[in-house]
Amino acid sequence: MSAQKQNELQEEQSRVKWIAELIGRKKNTLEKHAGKIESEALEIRRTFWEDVTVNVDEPDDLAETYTSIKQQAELLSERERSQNTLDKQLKTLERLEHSPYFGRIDFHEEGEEAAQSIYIGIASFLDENDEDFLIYDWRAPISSLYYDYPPGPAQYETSLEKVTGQIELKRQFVIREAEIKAMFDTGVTIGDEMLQEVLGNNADTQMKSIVATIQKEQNQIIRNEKSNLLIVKGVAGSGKTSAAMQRVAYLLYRYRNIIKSENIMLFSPNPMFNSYVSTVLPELGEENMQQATFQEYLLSRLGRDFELEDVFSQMEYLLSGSNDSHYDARLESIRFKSGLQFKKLIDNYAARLSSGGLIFKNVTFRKNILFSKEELYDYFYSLDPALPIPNRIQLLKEHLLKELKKRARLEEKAEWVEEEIQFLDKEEFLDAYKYLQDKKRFNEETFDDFEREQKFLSRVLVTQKFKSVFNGVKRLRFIDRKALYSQLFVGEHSVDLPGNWEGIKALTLEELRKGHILYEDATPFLYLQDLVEGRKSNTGIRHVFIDEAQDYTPFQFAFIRQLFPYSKMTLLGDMNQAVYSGPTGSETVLAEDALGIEEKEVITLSRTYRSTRQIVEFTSQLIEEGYKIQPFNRNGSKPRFTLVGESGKLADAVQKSLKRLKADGHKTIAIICRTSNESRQAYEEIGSEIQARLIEKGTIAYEKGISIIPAYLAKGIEFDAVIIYNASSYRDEGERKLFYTACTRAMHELHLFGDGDVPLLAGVDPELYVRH
Ligand SMILES: Nc1ncnc2c1ncn2[C@@H]1O[C@H](COP(=O)(O)OP(=O)(O)OP(=O)(O)O)[C@@H](O)[C@H]1O
Repeated sequence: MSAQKQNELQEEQSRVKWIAELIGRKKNTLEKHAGKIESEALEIRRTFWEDVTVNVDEPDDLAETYTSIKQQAELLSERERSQNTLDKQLKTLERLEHSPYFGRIDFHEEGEEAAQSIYIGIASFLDENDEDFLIYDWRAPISSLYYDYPPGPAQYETSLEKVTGQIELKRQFVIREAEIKAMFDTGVTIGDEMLQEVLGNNADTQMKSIVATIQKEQNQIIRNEKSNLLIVKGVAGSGKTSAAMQRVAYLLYRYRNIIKSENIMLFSPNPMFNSYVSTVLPELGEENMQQATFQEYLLSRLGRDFELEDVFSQMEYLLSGSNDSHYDARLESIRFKSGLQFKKLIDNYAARLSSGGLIFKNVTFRKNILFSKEELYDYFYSLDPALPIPNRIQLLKEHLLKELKKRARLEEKAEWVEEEIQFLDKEEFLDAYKYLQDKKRFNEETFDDFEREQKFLSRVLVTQKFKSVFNGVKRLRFIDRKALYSQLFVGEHSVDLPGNWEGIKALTLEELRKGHILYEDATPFLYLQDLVEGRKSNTGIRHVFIDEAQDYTPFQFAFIRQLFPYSKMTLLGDMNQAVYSGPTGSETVLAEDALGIEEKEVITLSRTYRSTRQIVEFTSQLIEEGYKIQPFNRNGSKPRFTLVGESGKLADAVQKSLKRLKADGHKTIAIICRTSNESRQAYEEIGSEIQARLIEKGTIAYEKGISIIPAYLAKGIEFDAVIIYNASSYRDEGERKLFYTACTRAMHELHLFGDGDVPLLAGVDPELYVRH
């Protein structure tokens, strides 16, 4: 290191020490303050009832009591809020104390006399007078200079103006425990050295934040504010999920007075992925957004009444069910039901229902019909036909609730009531007594009055028994949803139907009859239900992220869009990993014109960071237009393909390779199989010997060690080393995307095994891998 560099390093190191001291001091002050607030809150809790005047004798006293309790509760919650804010600040300070910043730019703003040094970290930090920024939050407008420009002319935008100037220096740091471990001056946007350092590490069971090394094109995604619909198409390992996570953090900062973490929603591919990404935001000092899989949403709405197939079982069927006599019909059914043509068919059908055809259920009580389905039908269609269907359904509901009350009164005189009263056990009797007393219907003396007692008990009993009927009506269970959806497949339709419509119809009706809803039917089913009953929209969500968007059909996307009417959307995905649509050839929302005229901004990422150059060169040849993928220049060994003579030897060969991978220090190793059945088999064969963990669709946590996992569940996740258990089992072109997804999970090493030919390797240059 030159003397000048040495000096600079020393200067920077003393600044780090100075800042760490300031942070330490600030922490002390805050800790004292936090302690004071905590004891105040404790004291309020302890004396809560002492300070409240409780008097409920007269209505005035009651009002006073209420106000007094409210005041105390407000005092307490105000203290608790301050406590939370302080805790959050303290946690951020702790992180800053350890590593205050990762970047510096010297920016000479036009019109100013000298350049200003801007230090960038995960949060802002001001000097003791709260005047000057000693550290800028990476999300501050000025920090975008760091990500967007090399030294030279540069500009950034604030909400008021565009600021131009020159970047005179750009420096990156690795700081741990307030010690500078590395420092680079860089000529490019974000220097390669730092990335080499980060990417060369072992894979982690939790995703890491990338704020120190965000790339320019990723920054466009993270800071995008204009688009209502942002679509990110990025190759495997290009940082789509990472960009999504930092974008959430950015939005929480940029719109901190408007958007909170509970106003952001992420749809993720599976439960394990949820836990994989769950530490990124807390690491950045933010709370996690809401997270769900689309399956969880479907289940929450259909799971009570139907056996709902999940997307993973659908996938297993597609990969293993080709001997089934319905296989071709199912494929065609999935294809058709994923598209907007089917949505149009449902729209037309719903429009026809406005004048006739709705199907109702009898409203019954103790097996007797209270209101017949015909009565419901007639009432519904007697209402003003100009009213939308959901409004008329509401009117019908209100009518039924009113009538139900009358019926319940009449029922009190029924014979069964008298009988059941006699069989009330002591507890039920007491409950009824208490209920009536609470309602101030009588006092102890009058309860002895037999007739009144009977009358009141009948009322309580009937009310209790009618509760489920009332609830059923409130939840619109008088609509025969299943019959309504089934009817969709009968009769004439004005849209183009697929060739095997009859086969699709037979298959769908048969499953519905059994109370099953296939995955491809779940969204259309709910869509129709919402058209009839009124939309269930979530207005609190302001931003929806859909990761692995290639796995969503245009129909599903249209449905999600209307679920969140006030929400902006960010979709992230890769068509080459469209594993679900692979075998069926069905449309995905990421396809070129899937969204038609919808206004959108598309950003493409073609540089990939996850895997070594050797792995990327190999995997790029597995897909069309793979030559467009740009590897990050990180070296490793070439992928290896081992052909074993017979399938019995696969397990032996894999075990040998595992030993070596472990000896080489790889901490997360995946044995990726084609299906969950094949994973289970592999697990049975070698699982216990190699202490592997079998990952299934319900698995929640990603852990270190060896995982045996079906390819479609490995989506979005990465491992130090990947073993493709039997590459020969991926035979069909439709499985190419699955195979590609599996291979691209590897960061440092990729080993493939096969017990025969691997047709999907046919197009790969033999120079790019080692064959045994
Ligand atoms: N700017 C960056 N700096 C450091 N690491 C990065 C950067 N961008 C991406 N990475 C790393 O590259 C790997 C892949 O990133 P990520 O999982 O976000 O990609 P992806 O596009 O979602 O991948 P896939 O579609 O294959 O699941 C991760 O280890 C991530 O930390």
